[in-house]
Amino acid sequence: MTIRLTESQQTVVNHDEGALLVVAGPGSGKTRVLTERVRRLLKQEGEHFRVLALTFTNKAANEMADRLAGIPGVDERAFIGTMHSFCTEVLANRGKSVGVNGLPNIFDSYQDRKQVLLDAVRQHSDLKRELENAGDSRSQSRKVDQWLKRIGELKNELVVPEMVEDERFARLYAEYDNQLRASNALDFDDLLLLTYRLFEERPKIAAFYRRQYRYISIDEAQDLNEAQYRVLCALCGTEYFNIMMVGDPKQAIFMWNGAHPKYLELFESDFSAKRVELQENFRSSAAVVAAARKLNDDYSVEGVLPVEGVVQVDECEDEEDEAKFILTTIQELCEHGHPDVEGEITLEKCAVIGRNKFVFGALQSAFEESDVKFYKKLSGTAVQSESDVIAELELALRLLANPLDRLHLGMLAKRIGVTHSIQEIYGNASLRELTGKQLLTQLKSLSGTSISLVFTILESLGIEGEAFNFQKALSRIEELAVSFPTEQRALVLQDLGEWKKHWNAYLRSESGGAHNISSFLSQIALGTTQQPNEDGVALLTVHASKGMEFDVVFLISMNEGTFPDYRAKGASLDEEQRNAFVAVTRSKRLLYVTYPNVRLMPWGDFKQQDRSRFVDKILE
Ligand SMILES: Nc1ncnc2c1ncn2[C@@H]1O[C@H](COP(=O)(O)OP(=O)(O)OP(=O)(O)O)[C@@H](O)[C@H]1O
Repeated sequence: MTIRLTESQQTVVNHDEGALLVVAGPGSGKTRVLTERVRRLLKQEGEHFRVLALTFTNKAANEMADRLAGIPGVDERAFIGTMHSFCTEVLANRGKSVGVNGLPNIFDSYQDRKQVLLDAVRQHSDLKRELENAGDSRSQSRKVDQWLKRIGELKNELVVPEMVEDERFARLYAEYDNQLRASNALDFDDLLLLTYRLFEERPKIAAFYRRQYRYISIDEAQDLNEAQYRVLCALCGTEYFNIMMVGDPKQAIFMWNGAHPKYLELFESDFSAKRVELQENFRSSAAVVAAARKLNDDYSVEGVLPVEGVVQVDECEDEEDEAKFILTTIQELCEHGHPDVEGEITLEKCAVIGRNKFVFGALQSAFEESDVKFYKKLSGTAVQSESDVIAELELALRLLANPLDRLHLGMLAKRIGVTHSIQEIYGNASLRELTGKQLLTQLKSLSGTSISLVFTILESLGIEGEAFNFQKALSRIEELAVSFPTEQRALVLQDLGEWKKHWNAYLRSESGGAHNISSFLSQIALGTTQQPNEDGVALLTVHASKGMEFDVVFLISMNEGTFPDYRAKGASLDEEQRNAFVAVTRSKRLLYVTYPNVRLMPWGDFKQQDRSRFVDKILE
């Protein structure tokens, strides 16, 4: 479908050299004009110029790449991806001076990082004592969570251990990094921190990338944090101004995580950027825009679609009643359509949005009972293997890719009953030369008579160096699974299905390149192998719904304590309201807001609930 751009949208698309800031509300076409500008530049600037387009999510990157497909050589001439993917590429190619040799091994799971921190604590008797003094195991676990959070915050503020005043914490932070490096690994925050250091300490490398990328653009820039902004500044140096940011401060929902919309303003002054505002909303019906305005007085819209749409609030007895309402409404809409929604209403046009991932239980059961297809995007990116066989295979793959990975070596050893210490497992091997295959052979020899299935699977692969055929391993597991007890078999097949999807997505995204374990695992960690489009109704947390749009949106569990979250106070309450604003503005035509009067708590009691203050606002 060709779209006629408005004059201000066209100004953005036609913008040539110099910094540009586009600040505009939801559905105003920010992502659209950004994509169109990239298209124009790639077409107009001929063969030579490359464009760096940074998106907030991989899904957004996939959508942009889809829209630009067809431009000759687009894959080589544009890097479209998240900031973390870009940093990974920079570090893989040029990261030697900051200690990164080749593709970084990323510890993306929270539990892994927590274990790394625990290992760090164990290295120092005073830290160990402090942790023990925190109280019972729950309190200790909470303490480690706090420490990990603080380390993440410091990294995001580009603060390295040497800059931390509190000596004890500086030691903990440094030891955490040491432990990560001992496993030859980085965490997500390191990707930014090290890229920043690289550009600052080796200006020639930053200059190289400036020459590579004649134009840079950043989507969802209201959610940049200090580290991300500084990476961009370090990349641009003092003379590069061909950078464009689009964002909406009204949709800033990651301030809890160190992001801040102030970087939009900072960018405007640091880069003397031209500012363009877009005033229309091309996405949402009049009713949805009116509801959004109730949640933000500053949201003014000059042009709204000539479609009335629906905003309906429904009080439900309990979560089961709420689930039933959503199910029957979706079924009716799919059967009869709606005058305000163009064409047939399919499940894919519907989304259910909740403040947190715990509100979907009753709905999931209702969908499953009625065979209504759905998919979930509730949090992080990594795959979560439920079955032992696949979990062990995943650990083994990590070791094949990175034999120095002490953390996952310890985990695999424990799972397969090897009681030797890590040092004993490594034995006298020269760590510099040790291959993953040698390490696994050593592990197998230590596992005695109880040889784990994972070795059978790996042997069937005959993994040697880069000759990596993951499909073969998956087929082998499928064969073996036939003899598993029913429940175990179900879990294994479910996991296999997930891994197959990731593998196929990896093959598609790296169609030209050599396939190896390291790059497969790093693509999984970066989330690039996530499915761009799935079938059925989307179940999303507000944060996962960012940038998306659906004809029909259900905003559920709108109770005090859930939305807004019970912990939110002061500035966090404002952020909760922006969350509600983002959720509402995902709807193109119909919005159903529901809340149960009673909720079943995890400990089995029913608890009376109050309606969310945001529902009151919408009804004002
Ligand atoms: N000039 C236009 N005419 C018709 N439709 C448009 C126009 N510009 C954008 N759109 C459509 O409006 C919808 C919203 O656009 P887009 O997703 O780019 O908005 P956005 O500003 O990035 O939104 P958000 O901030 O909520 O993510 C899309 O479906 C897009 O195709």
